[in-house]
Amino acid sequence: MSILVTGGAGFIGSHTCVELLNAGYEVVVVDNLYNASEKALERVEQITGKKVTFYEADILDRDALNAIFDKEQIESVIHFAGYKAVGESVRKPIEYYYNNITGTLILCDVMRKHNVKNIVFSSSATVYGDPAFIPITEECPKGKITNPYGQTKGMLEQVLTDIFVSDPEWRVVLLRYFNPIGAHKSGLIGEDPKGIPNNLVPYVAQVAIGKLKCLGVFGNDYDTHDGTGVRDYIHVVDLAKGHVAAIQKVEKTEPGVLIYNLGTGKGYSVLDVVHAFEKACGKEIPYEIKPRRAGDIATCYADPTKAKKELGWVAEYGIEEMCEDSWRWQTMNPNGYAD
Ligand SMILES: NC(=O)c1ccc[n+]([C@@H]2O[C@H](COP(=O)([O-])OP(=O)(O)OC[C@H]3O[C@@H](n4cnc5c(N)ncnc54)[C@H](O)[C@@H]3O)[C@@H](O)[C@H]2O)c1
Ligand SMILES: O=c1ccn([C@@H]2O[C@H](COP(=O)(O)OP(=O)(O)O[C@H]3O[C@H](CO)[C@@H](O)[C@H](O)[C@H]3O)[C@@H](O)[C@H]2O)c(=O)[nH]1
Repeated sequence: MSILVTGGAGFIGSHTCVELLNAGYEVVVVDNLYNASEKALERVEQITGKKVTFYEADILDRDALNAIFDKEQIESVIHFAGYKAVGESVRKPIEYYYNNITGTLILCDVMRKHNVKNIVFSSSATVYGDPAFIPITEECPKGKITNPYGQTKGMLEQVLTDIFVSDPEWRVVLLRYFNPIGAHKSGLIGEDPKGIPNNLVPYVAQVAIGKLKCLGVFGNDYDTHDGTGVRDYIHVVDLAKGHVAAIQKVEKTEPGVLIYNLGTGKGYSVLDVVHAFEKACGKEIPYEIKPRRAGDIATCYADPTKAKKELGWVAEYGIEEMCEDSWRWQTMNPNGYAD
């Protein structure tokens, strides 16, 4: 039996494939390579010495999905495939709702048809909006979401919950990620953003390597220890291991909907991250203070106690290793997978 990983050639997906293979699972990947390269999967095989079965296919393509489920013995699905750029989603709501929502509905319909009823879904801390309390537990009420990308996460959590209500044989795990950064220790796989990065650490890494001149820090007047935004950065390898823990949970739990925060429980400001990255790369990162970015909040970090208690999972890596590993990936692959 195999685990089907949608979006498995992407940033978090490729790292999760490594950890699944290391844990002894057979892995089948479906990815349309919209935001990924097949090279990532070749490197997953290089790291693990194991094979990945890859289908270049779109989750919107029902016939392609049916053929894959007919052919492969799928036990559970880890569903990463989707669009994820917050700013772009404001400009392209139709594309975002169509790809993320319709894609997931087609996937779930094909799963149902093939009697595959275990799904681990990539959700996000964004569903908490401006959180009602910090650190954020899973009981924290969902908040006001300010962009279509985030809306798709909130809606899909509801869709998957409703699917379980309609058919109590489903096992649904909603994983709410905080801010994944870092890369595999080998430097062979990592985050490969298209164009100018939207996220902090890929931007800082490109400043450090000289591709970009100066980091814009979005606001220094937040109510935080240095005025810049505080987030819970989590090493992508820790996040990937959280998915293996979720799959192991699915194998032994009763049907139902389980929700877990995947974060470290520690908050770092933008300037904390800049300084940690400077230490990792041995260079100064020039930055200037810019106005606040629309939709940003001051502080967001997890209480990861539930994942520890129920999944036996805790994040192991600290901010130093996250920055060192991001930097190794950046220096070994200055142009990402295009090198
Ligand atoms: N990176 C983050 O900060 C973050 C935070 C919270 C949640 N997430 C969620 O985690 C998941 C993975 O994120 P990531 O950072 O690895 O992003 P990514 O873009 O690297 O990975 C997504 C993958 O899905 C593929 N894809 C997109 N639409 C598809 C479709 N219709 N059919 C088949 N494949 C498709 C892309 O080619 C890509 O490989 C996403 O759902 C994202 O929204 C990411
Ligand atoms: O050039 C930049 C980019 C970011 N920031 C700041 O850095 C922090 C982190 O920003 P970013 O890396 O863009 O992450 P978030 O806005 O926290 O959102 C990420 O983390 C969420 C989960 O918490 C996911 O849902 C989103 O998809 C993902 O982009 C924030 O305070 C930003 O204002 C800057 O100052 N300058």
